[in-house]
Amino acid sequence: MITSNLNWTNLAKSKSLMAERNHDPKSIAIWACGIQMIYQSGRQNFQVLKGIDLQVRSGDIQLLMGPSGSGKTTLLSILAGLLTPTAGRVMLLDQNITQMSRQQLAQFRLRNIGFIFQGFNLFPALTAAENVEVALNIKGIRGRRARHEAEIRLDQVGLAAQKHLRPRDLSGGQKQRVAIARALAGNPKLIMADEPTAALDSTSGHAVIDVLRKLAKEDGATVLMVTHDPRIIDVADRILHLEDGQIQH
Ligand SMILES: Nc1ncnc2c1ncn2[C@@H]1O[C@H](COP(=O)(O)OP(=O)(O)OP(=O)(O)O)[C@@H](O)[C@H]1O
Repeated sequence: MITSNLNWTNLAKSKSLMAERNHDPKSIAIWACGIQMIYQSGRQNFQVLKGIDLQVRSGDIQLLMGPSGSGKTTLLSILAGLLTPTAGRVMLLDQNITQMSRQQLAQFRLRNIGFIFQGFNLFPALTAAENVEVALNIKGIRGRRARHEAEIRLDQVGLAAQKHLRPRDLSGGQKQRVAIARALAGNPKLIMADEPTAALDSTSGHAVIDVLRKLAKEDGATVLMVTHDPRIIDVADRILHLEDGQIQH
């Protein structure tokens, strides 16, 4: 595991690491340069991000860690195209999202990014399978195809037997896994997760971590995750430490 932010020169030198992980050194899924974010509160400006440069390689699990208030969620939201930075540029899958129109960006997110945020946001009246199907419907996958894929996704997160249950009949960990199954719907290349294991017990937390690991290592998805969870460190390829809006070297 590499715990510094990206040092591409050193990485390129490390041929054994490349061979071991079978990475194409040129394949960068997330690239950001000079990201600044200033929030305005009344007449006061508050600079949360102070010029962030980062790269995430395809198929990596990269963590964003740092103290509360250091800007992790703000940075993740910018990298996911949910928030426009005050300055800087973000490229996702070789496309400059900073230049996209609102509509183009919405389409891009829908096609390419799976979001896992805290709080699940499941529809209470729908079963686990239907919650996943709705996400597929929004992506243009309907009917039998959607039902079939929803089953596959729930199976992938170990919830095949719970597919007919509604959120109120699921544990916190199971609900989070339904949220992950929904995020996987349509096979997004990028997974952005904000504290996906927060408030989960040990078993559920490990199950969620295992799903994320398989996604990256077996399906080639790129996972960028804000977390305080030390259990996730074991499966991470890189850890970026943010402090006071800057990357710590
Ligand atoms: N919309 C907003 N308007 C003004 N200030 C904001 C806004 N969103 C976040 N902030 C402030 O920006 C700073 C960074 O917030 P952010 O949520 O990105 O930090 P974080 O590292 O994710 O924190 P935590 O670990 O507690 O979730 C905080 O001081 C927060 O109060």
